[in-house]
Amino acid sequence: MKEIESKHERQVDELRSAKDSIQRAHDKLAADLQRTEEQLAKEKDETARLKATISSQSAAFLTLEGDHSALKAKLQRTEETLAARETTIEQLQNEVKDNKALIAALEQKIREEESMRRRLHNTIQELKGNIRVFCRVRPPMGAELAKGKSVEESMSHMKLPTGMDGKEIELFQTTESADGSKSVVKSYPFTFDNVFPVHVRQEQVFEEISQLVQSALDGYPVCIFAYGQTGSGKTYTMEGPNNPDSTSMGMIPRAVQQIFATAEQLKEKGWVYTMEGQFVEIYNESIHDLLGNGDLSKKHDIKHLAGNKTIITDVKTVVLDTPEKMTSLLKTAGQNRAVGATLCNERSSRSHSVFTLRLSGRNTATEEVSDGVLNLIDLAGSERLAQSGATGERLKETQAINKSLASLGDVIAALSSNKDGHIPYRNSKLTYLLQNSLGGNSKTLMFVNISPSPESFQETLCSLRFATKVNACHIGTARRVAK
Ligand SMILES: Nc1ncnc2c1ncn2[C@@H]1O[C@H](COP(=O)(O)OP(=O)(O)OP(=O)(O)O)[C@@H](O)[C@H]1O
Repeated sequence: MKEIESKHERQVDELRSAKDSIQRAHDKLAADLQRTEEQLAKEKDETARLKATISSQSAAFLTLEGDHSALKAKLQRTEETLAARETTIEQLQNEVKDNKALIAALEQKIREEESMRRRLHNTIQELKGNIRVFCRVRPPMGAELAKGKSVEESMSHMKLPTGMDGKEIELFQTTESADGSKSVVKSYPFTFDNVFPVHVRQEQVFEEISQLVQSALDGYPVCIFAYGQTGSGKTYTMEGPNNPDSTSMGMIPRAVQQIFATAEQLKEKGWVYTMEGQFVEIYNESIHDLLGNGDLSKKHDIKHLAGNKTIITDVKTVVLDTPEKMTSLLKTAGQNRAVGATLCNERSSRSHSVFTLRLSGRNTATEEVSDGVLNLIDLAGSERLAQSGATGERLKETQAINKSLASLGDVIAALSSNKDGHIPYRNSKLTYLLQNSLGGNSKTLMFVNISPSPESFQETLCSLRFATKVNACHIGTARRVAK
């Protein structure tokens, strides 16, 4: 029994041990199963995520494929456009080549026509005469306008043209009878190249002289004088009133403006210009630099160099490369003259002012060179000695003025009558200074400025007589300084 019991117990133990090992195997399998299930769940998630990625990427792929086709089409169009443009460029290059040839031919033609224009312009100027005289009457002002009378009534002692193209002026000498009525005793008719009545504007006067300014650019020496008694409008004509504006500015600033504008146009024709300005006054036969530092004691000499060039020693020369420089040059000259005026009463009336503009042109295409000079001269008041009642310093001034004005008349007369003989340039500083700008090689214009006042009758008569003498002169053919 005991043996059976022990056998049974062994069997129970064996069974228990078998059960435990089965239990352990079961537990292990259960744990493995759980891990496998977890792994499976993860794999499922990963599969789902990968599926989503694949679906979104295939959508992106489709879009990219669409874009690619669009770009391909665009590239093809661009290539076509490029090809078309290359054809156009080739055509344009051919056209440019043709146009360059055309431009070169036209430029050549322009140069030839410019030379022709210069020749024709000069012929016209010669036909008009190398000395011309324009008479200008200034409007009556202030007390000159008799009370209640019109401009015409205040100037009944003279007959003037009504329009721009008149050439005649007539002065009437009258006597007044006891009852106050006036009767004409004598009339004095004069004829000039142009007579400007009082209402003529600066711009209209300039139109008449602009051709001469052109001649200076073309290489000729040109002199434009303003002659007349004090207060007759010489400075107004040449420079304008004090602080002039674009309407009232005178011949000097207008000439410079025209020169700048024309020089600009001439660039197209191959011409490059440089301009230099000088401004001096001749007072009591001494030269003063109006662009200098106001030192009136400085001595200046006139020198004539080879090639018809005249220089004045130690005077300031301003390169005029902008119109503004011209404005400041006139301002400096005005200030220097004002300094002189305080030292010597009414200095500007008692001195000649000479503005000289040198115009050097070079044609880069033809290598032609032209050297023109434009002198604009505001002469001293031409009052007669007897009338002026001057004594002392004033008498000396008046004598100097009269001498130099008479010398100017003599030089012009000698140039006209005595072509190969002696010309008395040395008789005055003014004529000596202008030696190379007066004469066979030059063009001269004289403004005779007239006061409208009946009180100035005698002075007006003298001025018109002097101008008539000048107008009767014919100076030989001008030669352009061109190399
Ligand atoms: N055409 C004109 N229109 C309007 N005003 C003028 C004209 N001409 C001259 N005047 C005026 O007359 C006055 C005298 O002129 P201006 O000073 O030019 O004379 P002038 O002959 O130069 O005298 P001076 O010999 O003293 O220098 C000035 O006030 C000027 O502004």
